[in-house]
Amino acid sequence: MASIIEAFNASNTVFPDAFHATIASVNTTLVSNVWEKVNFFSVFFTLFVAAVIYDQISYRITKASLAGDNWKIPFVGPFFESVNPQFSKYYAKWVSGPLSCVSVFHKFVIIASTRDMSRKVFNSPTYVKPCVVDVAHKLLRPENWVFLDGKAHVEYRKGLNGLFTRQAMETYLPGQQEVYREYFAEFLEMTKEKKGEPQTFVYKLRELMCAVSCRTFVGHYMSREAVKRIADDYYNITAALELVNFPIIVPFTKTWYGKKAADKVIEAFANCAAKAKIRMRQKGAEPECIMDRWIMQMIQSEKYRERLARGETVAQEEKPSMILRNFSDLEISMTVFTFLFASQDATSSACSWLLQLIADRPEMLQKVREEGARIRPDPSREVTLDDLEQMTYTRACVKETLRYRPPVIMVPYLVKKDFPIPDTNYTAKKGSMIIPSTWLSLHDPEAYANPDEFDPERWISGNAEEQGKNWLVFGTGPHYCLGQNYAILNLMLLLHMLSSEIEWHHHITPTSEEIRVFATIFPMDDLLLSFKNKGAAAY
Ligand code: HEM
Repeated sequence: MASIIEAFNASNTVFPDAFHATIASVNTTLVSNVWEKVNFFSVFFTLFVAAVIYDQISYRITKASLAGDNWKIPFVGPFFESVNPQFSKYYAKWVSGPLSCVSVFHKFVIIASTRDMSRKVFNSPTYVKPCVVDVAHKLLRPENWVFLDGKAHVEYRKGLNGLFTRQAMETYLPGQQEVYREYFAEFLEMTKEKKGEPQTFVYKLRELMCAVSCRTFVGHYMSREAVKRIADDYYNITAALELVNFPIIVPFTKTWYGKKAADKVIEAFANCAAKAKIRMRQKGAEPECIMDRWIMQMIQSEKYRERLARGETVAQEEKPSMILRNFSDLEISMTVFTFLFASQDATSSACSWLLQLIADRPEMLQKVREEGARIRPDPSREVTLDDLEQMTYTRACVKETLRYRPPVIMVPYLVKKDFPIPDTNYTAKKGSMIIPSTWLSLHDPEAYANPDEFDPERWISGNAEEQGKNWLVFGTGPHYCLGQNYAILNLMLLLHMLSSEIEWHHHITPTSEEIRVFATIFPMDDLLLSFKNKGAAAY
C-alpha cells in the first residue's frame, strides 16, 4: 500500500492544495495503520513465543526425572490422542518407566505403571484422592458421596457395606436370573432374524449388563421399558466422559447429552426410592434389591432410635448392625446412580471378553458346562449362592478374564497436597493428576507365569490366588471397589447360565483380541456372536 501512495506522490500531475492535504492525511493514516498492525502482530507473536517457552519450561521443570517426551506439543500436549485413545499408546507409556508423564493443556498427568508404584498411589489417601474427569461432577452432582474424602468418605461407605454382604447378594439372585433369561431369549431371536449370521454384540451386552444392574439396584420398581431407555441413554453418559472436556456444558455436545441422560436416570431412581420406602414399610415385605435392603436398614435404625427415645433398654442382639440416618429419595438415587456409574462400563467390558475368550476355547467351555451340570443337575432349579460358591472352575474363568483383560486399566487420582512419592526422588505437585494403572501388575511374569496366555488353571492348581499384591483389578486402599464380590458372582452367574442353557459361537476376526479403549476396554471388532438353542442343528 505504501508503494502505491509513493507512486501517487511522485507523479508530475499538478493537484490543488486541498487534494494534496487529503492525500497526505490518507498517507499518514495508512502508514500508522500498518504500523499498528505490525505492532499488534509483533506483540501477539512475542507473547505467543513467551507462552510457548513458559509452557515448555514449566513442563520440563515439573517433569524432572520422570519418563516422558522431552518437549510437549505446545499447550495441547497429546490432547488429540486422548480424544481417540489407543491401547498401544498407553502400553508404550507404561513400559517407558515406573513413573512417566504427559501434560495436556494445563493438566500435568503422572502415570504410575508398575505394581509397586500403583499401590503406592492407591494407598496414599493423605496425599491423593480419586479424581473423576471434570464433567463427572456435573453428571453425578457435586454433593454426591463419591466425592467425599477422608473420614467422611469412610463413614458413608461403612453404611453401604451391608448392601454387598453374602446374605444381601443371595436376595438379588432371583431378579438377576429373570433378566438373564429374558435376554437369552432375545439373543436367540436376534440370531434367527439374521439367519444365523454372527452380529456385533458389545452394545447388546452393555444393555444386558445395564438391565441386570437396574434389576439388582431397584428391583421391580422400574419397568422393562424404562430400563431399556436407561440402557440406551447410558451410552451418552460414557461418551461424555472424555479425559478433557470443555469447562461448560454446551448444548447439543456430548456432555450436554450425557448430563441430560444422567438427570433422567437420577429422576427415575428417585421415583424408585419413593416406591421402595412405601413397600418396605408394609408388613412382611422382604428386600429384593439394593434399594430395598438399604431402606430396610434405615427403617430398622429409625425403630431402634424410637425405642431408645421411649427410654426402652434394647438388648445388644436387637441392635441393628449398622445405625443409619434416613436418606432422602434424591440421596438414595444419587448413591445408586454411582453404583451404575461405577459398574456399567467395567461389567460390560468384562462380560464381552468373558463370552469371547471362553467361546474361543471349547475345552474350557466344556469344563464350565460339566461343573455346572454337576453342581446344578436340574437346570430348571434356580441358581443359589451356594451353587456359585462351589463352582471353582467357573470362578477361575472369570478371574482369569479380569486378569487377562482388566476392564479398568487406569484409575485417575488427584494430588491434593505435594506428594513425595516413597522410594523415589520425585514429588508430585498439588493439583497434578496421578494415574495408577493395572495392566503391568496383572501381566507381571513373576506373579503370573506366561501372563499373555489365558489360563484359568492358574487360579486352581497354580499360585495366582497368592498374588494378592498384583491383583489390582478392583483397585486397593480406601477406595477399592465396593462391588467387587458382586461383580465376580454376577459374571459367574452369567457364564454358568449361558453355558447350561444355550450355545453361542464367536466369529474370530484378526482384531478380536486387539483392544479398543472406550472408558474401559473392548474387543476391537465389537464381538461377533451368534446364539442357538442347545442341541439345535444350526445357529
Ligand atoms: C468387573 C467389574 C468391576 C471392576 C473391574 C471395577 C473396578 C473398580 C476400580 C478399579 C475402582 C477404583 C478403586 C480404587 O480407586 O482403589 C472401583 C471403584 C468403585 N466401584 Fe467398581 N468395579 C467393577 C464393578 C463394580 C460394581 C458392580 C459396583 C457396584 C455395584 C462397583 C462399585 C464401585 C464403587 C462404588 C467404587 C468407588 C468406591 C469408593 O470410592 O469408595 N464396581 N471399581
